[in-house]
Amino acid sequence: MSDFEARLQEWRGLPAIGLRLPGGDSALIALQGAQVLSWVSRGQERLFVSPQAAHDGHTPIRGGIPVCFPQFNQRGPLVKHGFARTLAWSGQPGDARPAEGGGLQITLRLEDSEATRAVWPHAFEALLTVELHPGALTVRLAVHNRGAQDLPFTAALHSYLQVPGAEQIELQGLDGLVYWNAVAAGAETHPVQAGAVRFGVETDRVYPRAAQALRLQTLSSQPLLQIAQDEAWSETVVWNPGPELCARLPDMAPDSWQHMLCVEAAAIDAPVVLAPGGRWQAAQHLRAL
Ligand SMILES: O=P(O)(O)OC[C@H]1O[C@H](O)[C@H](O)[C@@H](O)[C@@H]1O
Repeated sequence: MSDFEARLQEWRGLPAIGLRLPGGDSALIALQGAQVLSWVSRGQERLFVSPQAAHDGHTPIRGGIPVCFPQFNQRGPLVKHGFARTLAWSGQPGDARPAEGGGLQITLRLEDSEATRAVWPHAFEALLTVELHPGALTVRLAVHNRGAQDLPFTAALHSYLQVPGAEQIELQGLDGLVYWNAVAAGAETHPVQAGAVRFGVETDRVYPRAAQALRLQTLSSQPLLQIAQDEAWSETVVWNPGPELCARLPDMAPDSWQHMLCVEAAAIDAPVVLAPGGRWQAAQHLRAL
């Protein structure tokens, strides 16, 4: 009998699928939004979920890995970050399959419905594949245009990484890149990143994808995570609300900003446009260090 396990679980009353490897690594994926809500590797939770996250089955869940699709943020007419994170995706534990290298993977699916066509007139299939490996997690979004017109979209895997203190960490690998500073408030809107990114105040930035993987570590150089993204994710968004914005977010605790950092694999500056029948896919790869 195998010790690989995929089973139906609950997360704060919502249906979710739990994956577990023989070595103990595990992941939990809510059907709402196909949102990964937990990734435990080497006995440690690697993702952040707010203690005040909504769990009513339709409000966005603050934490884990929200799938922003078919619109990132407010860059279009749809609800912020698109409808995918608020809808129920389909999938069941029996869909789990072995993945190369001793892993376990599962794919959840979202298709167009009357509700999606009412706000977005496209026939599509979106697939979210979660691959759990010893020490690593890969999350892949695939989109298929099943309609007769071009399908344009923007998207992101909005990963909330758990950190031991936002002011005690740094993100390496973005040095030298020109980024868009969304909270410039009088400062330069397109500065060049100098060295590692550090946190403590509201940080909301869009970087072009770095050629190499990013590395999250403590200021005393204790390694935490390696974060990589496929080329089709053309940007990386780095977000931490800092103390002031965090205090205004109803689904965060006042100190939540200390415990999380979003490093998001994104395709947002130029929309992806799929011709009829076209397919697109891209993954984010997280590795515990
Ligand atoms: O509060 P949400 O709708 O989940 O968005 C949370 C954040 O997502 C991204 O990181 C954006 O760059 C931020 O501007 C936004 O505040």
